[in-house]
Amino acid sequence: MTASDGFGTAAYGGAGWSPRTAEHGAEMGPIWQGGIDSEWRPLRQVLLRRPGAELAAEDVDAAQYLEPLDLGRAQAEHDALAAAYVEAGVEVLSVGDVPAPTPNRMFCADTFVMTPQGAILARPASTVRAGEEVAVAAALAAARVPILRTLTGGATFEGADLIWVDARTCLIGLGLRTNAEAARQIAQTLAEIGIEAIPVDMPFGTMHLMGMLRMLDADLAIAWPRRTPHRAVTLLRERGHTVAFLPDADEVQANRGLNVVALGPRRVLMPAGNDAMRAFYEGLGVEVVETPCFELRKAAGAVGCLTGVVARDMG
Ligand SMILES: NC(=[NH2+])NCCC[C@H](N)C(=O)O
Repeated sequence: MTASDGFGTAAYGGAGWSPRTAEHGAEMGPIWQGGIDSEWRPLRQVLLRRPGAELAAEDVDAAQYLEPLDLGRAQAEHDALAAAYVEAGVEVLSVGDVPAPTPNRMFCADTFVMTPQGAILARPASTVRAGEEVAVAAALAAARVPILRTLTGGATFEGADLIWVDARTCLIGLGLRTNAEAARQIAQTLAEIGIEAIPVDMPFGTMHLMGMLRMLDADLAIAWPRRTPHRAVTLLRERGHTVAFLPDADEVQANRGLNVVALGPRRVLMPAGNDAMRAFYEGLGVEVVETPCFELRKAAGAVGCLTGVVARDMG
């Protein structure tokens, strides 16, 4: 080793050089954290955003709400949602403050989706939600979650349009919020880590794939009759999943009983006040924990939409 020009030192590839040979996937844990490879394994960490004054939108329809919301009630329900996660042993992360918050930033499921090796940042489809992903990226980075991909070009994608079928397969719902270019970019990125992304078309007048299909266990999916893409149902059946169709679509629609998050296998956190749905879940051997969403759902979402899932146990 000569000290003069550094040749032979570790910095210049000398004997003391210690090469990084582990692949990114193996560094999930030691360096990075977070990740999911299912919709139903035990839930460990979620990202939430408590709503603030942005809920008082002047034009409710333009804000993509269904009805005006009462801020105090919405905040109390959101606090109860966070408390329900803590009660279930799930760590709650929060999206930070921004100078001019957009009306739907509390819907964290839409602004990213997790993979086994990091997050894919969404690119929301309307101008009303454009840029929500910036504060979410900051929150994920602060929590040591890698950003596997940021969608670019003309892609639009919302996280609630991607559903894990098994550790090597996900479905992407194409429709109002997610376009073919987004599916192409996501499929390309996931192919690099051995995962197949299968696009499925959704009916006109629907919002997200999450709103018609949920996976509650290794072998159990629940689906909305006549709304769930044909290919989604046949693929799930081919792979040995039972697809249970919802009983009473009107009640589900009104009360958002499908808008659940699995806390673990056959265990869901569901918007309160859905007795028919509760009975339906329990009939499938699914345990139900309830949290109120009576005010929050006026913004056109509930438990599933409000929850950005960051980490679950992986298979
Ligand atoms: N994952 C969901 N279903 N999110 C609901 C989002 C509702 C919100 N008002 C929007 O239009 O974007």
